[in-house]
Amino acid sequence: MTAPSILINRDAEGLAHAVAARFITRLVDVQSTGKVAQVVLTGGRVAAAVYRAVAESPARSAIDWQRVEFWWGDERFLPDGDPERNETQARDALLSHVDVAPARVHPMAADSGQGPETAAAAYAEELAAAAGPDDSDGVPTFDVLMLGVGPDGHVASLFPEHPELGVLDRAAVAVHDSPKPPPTRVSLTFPALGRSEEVWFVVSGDDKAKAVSLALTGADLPAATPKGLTRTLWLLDEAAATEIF
Ligand SMILES: O=C1O[C@H](COP(=O)(O)O)[C@@H](O)[C@H](O)[C@H]1O
Repeated sequence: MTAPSILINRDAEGLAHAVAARFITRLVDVQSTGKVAQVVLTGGRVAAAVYRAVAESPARSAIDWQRVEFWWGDERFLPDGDPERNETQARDALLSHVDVAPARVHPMAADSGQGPETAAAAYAEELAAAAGPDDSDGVPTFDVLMLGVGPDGHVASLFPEHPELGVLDRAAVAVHDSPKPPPTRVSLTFPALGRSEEVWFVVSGDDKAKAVSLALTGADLPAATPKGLTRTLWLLDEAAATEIF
């Protein structure tokens, strides 16, 4: 495993466009090998800006959107269509603007009264069904997995000092008492987050600068743990990078 690479853009808008260009290139490269690309989406403000930039890029037509599987790293456990759901954000910003195959879009279940444990177990089953004989930890090997980082150093919905950090026997877990609203969530676990060829941390804003610096120095934070199988990138704007040098 190689050391993480750090790439810094001037501001949030520049970051979103740079990540969008990288995302398009990555998917085209994967598809050029004959594979169906496996992508894990994240939520949050900068992620939504990246998705909008992909949807607006003329280069998006280089991707065969029918041959992309979309997964999520975490979800806010809210009713279907809630604007705060990561799925809703991704659909509004990107998925409803490109010709995806509906069967290849794998949102985590919405809250319909079944509880987040049931939703997490169903997601783990869906991932396991997509895994092949060469895959590990009950998930398909992802090609790119994007993660935002909270000011507290959380990634996906794995928050500092929460019990879900220690869940290593399944791919997805229910999260209760999240310090960031909404309190109930579903998240991939560390073993699943570690099954991507490339992991991209996409981080904007000075409120994240401390967490970025601590994660990069290996502090005991959720953001310090996920690594790509072949590549780990920290894609930052200048504000998020102020404490790393
Ligand atoms: O709630 C969440 O927050 C993080 C970071 O979001 P941001 O708006 O501060 O960029 C995100 O990565 C996660 O997927 C989401 O559920």
